Amino acid sequence: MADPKREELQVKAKRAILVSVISPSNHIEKDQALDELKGLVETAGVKVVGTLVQNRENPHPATCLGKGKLEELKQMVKHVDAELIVFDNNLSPSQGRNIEEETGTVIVDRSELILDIFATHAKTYEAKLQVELAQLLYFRPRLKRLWTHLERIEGGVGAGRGPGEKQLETDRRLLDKRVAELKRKLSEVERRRERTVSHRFQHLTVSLVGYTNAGKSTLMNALTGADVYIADKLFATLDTRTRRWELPHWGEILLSDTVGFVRDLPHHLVASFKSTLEEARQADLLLHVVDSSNPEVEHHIKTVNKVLDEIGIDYKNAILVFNKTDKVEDRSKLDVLRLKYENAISVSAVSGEGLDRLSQAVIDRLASGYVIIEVETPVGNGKLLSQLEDHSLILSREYSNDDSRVTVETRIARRFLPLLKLSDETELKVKGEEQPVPEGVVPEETTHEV
Ligand SMILES: Nc1nc2c(ncn2[C@@H]2O[C@H](COP(=O)(O)OP(=O)(O)OP(=O)(O)O)[C@@H](O)[C@H]2O)c(=O)[nH]1
Ligand SMILES: [Mg+2]
Repeated sequence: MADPKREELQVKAKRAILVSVISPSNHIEKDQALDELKGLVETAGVKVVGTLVQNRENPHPATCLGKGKLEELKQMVKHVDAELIVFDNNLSPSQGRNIEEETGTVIVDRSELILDIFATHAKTYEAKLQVELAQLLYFRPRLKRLWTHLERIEGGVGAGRGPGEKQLETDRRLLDKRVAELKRKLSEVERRRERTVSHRFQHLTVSLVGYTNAGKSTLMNALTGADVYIADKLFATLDTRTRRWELPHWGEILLSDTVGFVRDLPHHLVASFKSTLEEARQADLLLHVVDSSNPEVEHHIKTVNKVLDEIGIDYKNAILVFNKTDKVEDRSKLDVLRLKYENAISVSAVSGEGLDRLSQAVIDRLASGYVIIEVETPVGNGKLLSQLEDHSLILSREYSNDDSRVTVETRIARRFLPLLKLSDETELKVKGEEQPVPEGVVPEETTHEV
């Protein structure tokens, strides 16, 4: 079988025209309509040689663009010698086929482009499996169009005849077999990961989520000193990375970085990336990172919330982090945002500004789930004592007269209580709830240390 994705996705270094059909009710400015798509295609290595935007209440059912604009596009293709047309819209299989026939040029829609970027950037075994699965599911109903591509590429062999139903049937069967195989492999990986995630459950975890290019990985590095891949490209990170984060005067928790979100994420990709976001689902707290210098910032916040909601992650308790404050040109815009999202924390992962406030906000939030306990146990109860060492903040330790028993007073996350290895000879008393530290009450050195 011809490998559809390989042929389809060779968009690199191609001369492309970008096209978008926007609805006036979407309130997208005409000159900003293609900004994000430009970012996406540049990430994919495409050269932009022309752009075309049409205002239309609804995309044309057969060709997305209206008749007149389609004609304009055909002229433009000839004029700028384009090899590729990239649509910001998602096209149905028949729309793609029709436009391709009309213009005689390869068409890539938004989903295909994102899939292409994901495919190039996927590093881990799991990310690769997920992307391949998403691609196959996306291309299955589009096989006919792919064959048309191939014929053109191969110099018109059999041109006009089409692939024939028999060929398509064979392709579909092969494709379905591969899909089943990928699904099986993925569920193996998932089972393995569930085990590692649950190994970690004794640590408090915080997860970074947010729109692609918001600065999640940069923030991760700034907070943990970890060496995570950063790039001024969309989708630099395609799988979850977890690092230790030492919260000042508090202790060690885990911080995990995740794949970025984007509007109209291909449907299949949302489904297959669900598992990559498992860490976010299990996290005690989410930090929703936002590029506050981006004019589309509010759209980005909404998109991320929507996707989180779709995959069943509660976004309402996330701490909103306005990143890149150093890059904001119009400070009054930032002020308006801050008024609107009054609990958001403003930071710059690059200059370090605000990181202390962010740590403090995280501590406050996590601390609201803490209790002070007193545990009295034989000194030989090593398992329990090392649990307390590792996962709580010990306030005092007192030994009995004969040194056979110890009483430990400690501050611990409430959710760890059921996990403690208490024996019959152990006594546990809950002494009080730990209250969040009100802002401004924190001593100077705490607020200024990162
Ligand atoms: N000026 C400025 N640039 C920043 C800041 N934080 C991140 N950046 C830049 O923004 C770009 C994207 O940063 P990343 O950390 O890769 O973004 P990300 O959210 O992890 O992106 P994906 O992994 O693609 O989802 C890089 O060029 C960073 O250097 C900041 O606070 N200020
Ligand atoms: Mg990243």
